[in-house]
Amino acid sequence: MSMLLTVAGLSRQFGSQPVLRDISLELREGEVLAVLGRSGCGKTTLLKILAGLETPDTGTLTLHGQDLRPVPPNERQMVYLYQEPLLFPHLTVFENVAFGLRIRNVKEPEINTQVTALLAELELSEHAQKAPHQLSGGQRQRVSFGRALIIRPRLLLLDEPFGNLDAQTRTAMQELFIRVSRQHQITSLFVTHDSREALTVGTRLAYLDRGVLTSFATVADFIQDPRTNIAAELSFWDTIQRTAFSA
Ligand SMILES: Nc1ncnc2c1ncn2[C@@H]1O[C@H](COP(=O)(O)OP(=O)(O)OP(=O)(O)O)[C@@H](O)[C@H]1O
Repeated sequence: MSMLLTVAGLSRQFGSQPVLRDISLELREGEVLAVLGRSGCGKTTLLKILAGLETPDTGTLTLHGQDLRPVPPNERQMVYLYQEPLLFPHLTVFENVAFGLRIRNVKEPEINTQVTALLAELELSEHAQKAPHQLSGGQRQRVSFGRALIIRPRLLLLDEPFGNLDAQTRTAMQELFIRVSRQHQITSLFVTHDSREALTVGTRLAYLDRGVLTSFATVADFIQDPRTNIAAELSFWDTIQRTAFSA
């Protein structure tokens, strides 16, 4: 697998507050880097810098070896997905997904083929003619995912994409995300404050704490880092179980 994204020595300060400190990371094609972090750790600032919506004070960013800094956001071939899906309210589900192909002047039969196939993959076929306001939150997030995938981005940036969904829908969306990412060989940086979600979707794991990024070589290293809180949670359930069965 070739290296897709390389970030080295990235820092960003707002006034006197350092928000990102000397961040380095590497992402190979097809990998999903799950970045776990609490509110205010700098996750959004990191994604905005990658997307070109914010500038770093220091550091280098390359995509396939190309320096990203002079590249404007619309030419970075990245898609940034937020918690709240951004959809055109006046367009149907089909047209929302087709949009990226229409503005690229793709021919009608090709649009039909591609959008129909993707809607089926995202379990949205029966909703194709609905407007966004007629969908549930999980369905809207799938449409937003479809809009991103149809243009075959080089990198997906996900900012708590399933944060607004109930636990069950969230689990279903994580499974769908994994399946579709593998199918399309999508590379992504997925930020979340949920350690279980990070472990579920990530092929690689990192922790962002007050602007400092720690990358873990193995899942075991991630679990053992006390900041992820997983070891504490496992011991909690273990104690509960032992107490329940010894009573
Ligand atoms: N444009 C800005 N000007 C000044 N301070 C900013 C700006 N953007 C972000 N910050 C500060 O930087 C810190 C990190 O912000 P960021 O949005 O990256 O956090 P986050 O990790 O995404 O948090 P959350 O999950 O709560 O959105 C915060 O303390 C925030 O107040």
